[in-house]
Amino acid sequence: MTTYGAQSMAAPLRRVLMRRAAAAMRGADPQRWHYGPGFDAAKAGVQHDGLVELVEESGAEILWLGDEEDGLADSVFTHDPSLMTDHGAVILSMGKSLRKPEPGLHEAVYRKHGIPILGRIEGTGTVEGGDCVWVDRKTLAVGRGIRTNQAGIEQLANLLGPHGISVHGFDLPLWQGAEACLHLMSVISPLADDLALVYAPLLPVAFWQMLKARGIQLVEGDAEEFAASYGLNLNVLPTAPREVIAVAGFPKTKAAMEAAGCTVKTFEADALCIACEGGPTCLTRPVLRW
Ligand SMILES: NC(=O)NCCC[C@H](N)C(=O)O
Repeated sequence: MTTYGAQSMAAPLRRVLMRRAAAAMRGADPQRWHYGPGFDAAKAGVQHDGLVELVEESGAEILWLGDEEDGLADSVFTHDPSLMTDHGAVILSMGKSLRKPEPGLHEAVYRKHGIPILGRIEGTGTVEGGDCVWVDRKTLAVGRGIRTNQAGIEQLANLLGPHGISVHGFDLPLWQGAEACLHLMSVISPLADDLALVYAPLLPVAFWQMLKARGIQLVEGDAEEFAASYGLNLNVLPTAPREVIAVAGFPKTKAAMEAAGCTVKTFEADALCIACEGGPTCLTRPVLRW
């Protein structure tokens, strides 16, 4: 039975890697981690449990990173330190220095579950999972910005090219500065193979052109909700095509997805997602989608 492989953003989610916020975020200093005033570690832990319930309801199996109190608060954002392919996991290299130890945690858990390691981003190269978007099974778009650099994109292309996957780098804007988190996934959430939620003003033009050329329907996330949430209205997790999990409190963006045929379930996440710059996609690393 296949236990890994995810070269799609929205095929049914079967297995996913997560880490509970209660232990990982306990005692985190918001200034050090660039968390907003709404950060509350205990509340974040409870809100994370709300997401876990929705993921379990979808039928996906959760693989857990251990609850050791290693002080790695951002390690709850499991989307970023590794990327899954049908040929094994790529162990990435973090652009945010406080997150440098996290790829090692992912490698250990993959080894424990018998998931092969296809390769790793090394040396000066950096790539974060939030910058990687499967446009289709053979095409990976990668945002080049504060977290992911050209050396990392070239290494990724060298690892994936032999498996018939083409890697395309797209420049991201600086937007709120080098300390803030802006990934390619901050401005797009695929909802199905032919549908994506976007914040068009911050999309790289050539990426937008690629999506349009492929006939992918683009649903606009509400601009006021985007500003009010630092983009978290847009960060939604498909558990199957057109079935998504979103942060509560963004009715216009939710209605736009529903109008495009999506079913949207929500969870409260002011202390976890809005404060810490990562939503339900960031809190999940798909291990198997098919
Ligand atoms: N894929 C994502 O957008 N991840 C969000 C990561 C948030 C975390 N506080 C960070 O700055 O890396």
